[in-house]
Amino acid sequence: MADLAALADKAAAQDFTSLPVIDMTDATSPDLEKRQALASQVRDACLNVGFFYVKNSGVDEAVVDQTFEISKAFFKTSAEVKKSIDISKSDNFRGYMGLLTENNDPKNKGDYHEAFNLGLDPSLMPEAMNTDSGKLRHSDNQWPTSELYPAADEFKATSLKYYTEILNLGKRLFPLFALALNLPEDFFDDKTRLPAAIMRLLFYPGLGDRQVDELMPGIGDHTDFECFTVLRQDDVGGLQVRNHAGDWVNATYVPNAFVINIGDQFARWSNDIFVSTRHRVLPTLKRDRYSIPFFFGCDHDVVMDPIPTCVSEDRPNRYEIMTAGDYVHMRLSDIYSQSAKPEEAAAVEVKA
Ligand SMILES: O=C(O)CCC(=O)C(=O)O
Ligand SMILES: [Fe+2]
Repeated sequence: MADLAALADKAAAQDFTSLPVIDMTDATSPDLEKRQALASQVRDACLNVGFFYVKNSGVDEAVVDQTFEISKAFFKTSAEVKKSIDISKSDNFRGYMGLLTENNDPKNKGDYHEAFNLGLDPSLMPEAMNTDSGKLRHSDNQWPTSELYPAADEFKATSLKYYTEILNLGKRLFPLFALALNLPEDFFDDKTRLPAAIMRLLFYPGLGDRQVDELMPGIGDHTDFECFTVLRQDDVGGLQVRNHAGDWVNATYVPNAFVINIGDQFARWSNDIFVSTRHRVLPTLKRDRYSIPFFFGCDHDVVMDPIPTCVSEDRPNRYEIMTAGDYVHMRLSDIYSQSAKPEEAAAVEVKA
């Protein structure tokens, strides 16, 4: 069995200059040895880099293509449609966020992207609604109406198809994370029953004739909040990952692959055996860029007592114990409380 603490210490002392690519074909193999071999690649990636690509993930590529199409169409639509589902109308972080309203790195003026956020939809799992005792809730999403937006039905149906595909990919990944942490493969099953996953459609407008403003990156330097993120990006590029030395490593476009990265919930829960790595999107995108992050957290009410294989006398627990939902709620509240209101964002001076 891998000595996780020793491997984590070794990982902290070395660095990475590229992101591993992992073929997931064996994730569903009936052969445990094959699944374990795959999990050991996942372990290397999660301890050393915190980021990896997955190929042959089993996700339906037609759904991915359709989702980029509905995303492009949505962000081209009128301000009236976007305003009708503005995030300020939600008490649960759902809906549309305009350009420069979000700011992941407070030293910047704002993040140069637009976003649409959705969570587990009542139509997918009605029994999940109103089950929460903590701060983060399962709730309705905000969808545009067909009166305002003729493509509304397709927008919702396709978004939810993508949500379901990635939820299922997440469920294929959790057993690998479990094996990577020397746990039984089903360790996370009863902790991921009512998926606490948030998905975002992101649009980063290309520079066009604008000048580059370093204080308006696509998305500022940050770590993610949940267990892990499953990101699909188009071929424009601009996503970068920071290594220990502080150098930025390009997370270039790999066709048909997802970028997976560990978030802070998993780093805390694993007592820093898994690393949550900083990343950003550059301010210099020539063309419009679209991406779709999906943040997979465990159930809101799971108490993040440190994972048993990740603590020992020599490596005592490093973090305050909270429920998974309260932790993510704290981080989301923090970021959205720093968000600009649409009129404030509109007043930010953009270099011509
Ligand atoms: O769009 C991307 O490539 C990265 C997005 C991201 O880091 C995030 O939404 O947390
Ligand atoms: Fe991120």
